[in-house]
Amino acid sequence: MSSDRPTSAQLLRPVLRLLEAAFADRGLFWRSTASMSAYQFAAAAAAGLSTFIATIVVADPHGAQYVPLLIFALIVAVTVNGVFIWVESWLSHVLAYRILGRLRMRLHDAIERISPGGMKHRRAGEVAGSTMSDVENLEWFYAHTVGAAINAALGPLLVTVALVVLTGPAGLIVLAGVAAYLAVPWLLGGLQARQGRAVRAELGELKAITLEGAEGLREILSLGLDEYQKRRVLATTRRVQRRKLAFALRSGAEGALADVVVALTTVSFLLVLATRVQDNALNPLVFPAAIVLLAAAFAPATGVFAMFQRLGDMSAAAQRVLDVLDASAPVTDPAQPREPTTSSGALRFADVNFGYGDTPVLRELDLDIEPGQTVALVGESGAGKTTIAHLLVRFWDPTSGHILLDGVSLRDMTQEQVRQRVALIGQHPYLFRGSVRSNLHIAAPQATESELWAALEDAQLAPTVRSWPQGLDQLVGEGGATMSGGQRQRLAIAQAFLRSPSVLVMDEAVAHLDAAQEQQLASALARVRHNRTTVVIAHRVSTIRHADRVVFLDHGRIVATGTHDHILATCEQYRSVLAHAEAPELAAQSSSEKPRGDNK
Ligand SMILES: Nc1ncnc2c1ncn2[C@@H]1O[C@H](COP(=O)(O)OP(=O)(O)OP(=O)(O)O)[C@@H](O)[C@H]1O
Repeated sequence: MSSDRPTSAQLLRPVLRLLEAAFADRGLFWRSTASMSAYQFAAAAAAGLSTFIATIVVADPHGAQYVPLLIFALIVAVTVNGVFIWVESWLSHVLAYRILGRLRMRLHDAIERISPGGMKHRRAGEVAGSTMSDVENLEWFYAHTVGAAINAALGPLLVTVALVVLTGPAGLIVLAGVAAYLAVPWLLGGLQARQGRAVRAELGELKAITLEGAEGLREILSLGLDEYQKRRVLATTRRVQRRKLAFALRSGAEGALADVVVALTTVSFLLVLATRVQDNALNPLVFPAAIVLLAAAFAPATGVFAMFQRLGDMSAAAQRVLDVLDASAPVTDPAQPREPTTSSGALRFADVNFGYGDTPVLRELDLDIEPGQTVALVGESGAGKTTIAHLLVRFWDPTSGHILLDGVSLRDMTQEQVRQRVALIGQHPYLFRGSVRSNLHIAAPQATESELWAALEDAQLAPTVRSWPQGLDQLVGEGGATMSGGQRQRLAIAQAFLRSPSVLVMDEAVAHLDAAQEQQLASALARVRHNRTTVVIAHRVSTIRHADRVVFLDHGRIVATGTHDHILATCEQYRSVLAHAEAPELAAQSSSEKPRGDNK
């Protein structure tokens, strides 16, 4: 919500915008709403009839002949009420689940479309998790309140018509009372939204502090910060309680004010009717039934009253969902895609510039990578290495200039075409819940058992998988939790083998791999890059040394290209970056070795 002091009408807007998802099920929507009307009118009729029957029996002996007919009508009304309560509950939930299902699919598509480029520092999982639970919160609105809102308008109107017929213009008092009753939460909607926002902000803070306390427990204890942490939790808990108390007090006051409105309406209606009965302007037999109908007019409005009381929360949830649905995709597919005629994996960066916003990150990159060549991207943290990797798989497009794969600009290919040819293996590859087999099948659904083992062999993971009790069917846990970092990367390499892309982009793991793991990873890499263009974001000198060519970046510019030995010999800055990395002995090497390649 853009405004700090939103009105209820502004709060309602995002919730109503999402209602368009209901339009596809118009038939179901109207059937569900009609069922709600049916049971509410039946309930009003039953209440009115039973009071009328009692009044006749007590006060009008001549009317006794009508009693059996009235009792029959009462039975019909009670039956209709019961049946339609069930029908409405069934239809409204089917409708809500359909709408939510559709919204979830739209959200999934939107997240896929904008991720990871459009996520703006938020992790896709976090966005998906929070928006999916927002969708869940909206279920209450779609299942219980859309139809109720229509009935809240329709019900009192029809009851008022009945009352006007029975009691004259006095019946209008009831309509005014219902309007005043609904005006209470509507007018306080802005305050309610602000208070709800404050509660959510403090709860978010408390959650973050509690999480920090759990995740950083070792540091907290070893630094003697446990008292400090306790004080932070206590102070935030008190703030949460204060905010919640304010929310509850306002909500209570709202309820009390609404009760006063109902009481005032009842008393006014009673007084007017009593006066009219005294003046012989109204049949006294109608009096009790009219009072019962007054209650029936308020009944449909209670659902909407409850909805208004949660309007701030629902509006915020709907807005978060809309933010994801409306987010623009950083990359779009061309109308007429072009396909490279070869798949040799030749790459060309032609005057590539890129920035995430106004700040330039990559500047004037010109680079040719021959088919089958292994290129190591080296540079200080923030130099732009990962950004190049992401441009290569079209998570983003260059701001200006082109990246060409086998002669075709990546911009002229669909994202799917690019990702079939260029595979990215990150430092922390994500594995899906399931087994080793199911994760390999994600890369190549048709792969046979022997192809899976061959890929694992090439990735140097086969002996490990063989040693597990379930072998290929061993479960990997959520996100591959039961595997080590090195094993996860080798499984990702096996996936790459199965997909057989012409270009492999790999962010080398910097996490602490032991010597054996490092050796296994290096030999898996050596196999995967055989005859395949490979771009490695290299952090280890052992990897850099094996590359055909090193591209050294500084603040988004290529400052040197050539073999490791050549740049080592000629570029002071390169030596200093390596010295700060892991191989001071190499950085200190003399520049006596014969240089190959060129300096930019
Ligand atoms: N999604 C993003 N939005 C905005 N800025 C970003 C984003 N991703 C990276 N940056 C910025 O772009 C610059 C280059 O980042 P990049 O991750 O490409 O560097 P890097 O060389 O891979 O660093 P590292 O070795 O630490 O991973 C950095 O200043 C970084 O803060």
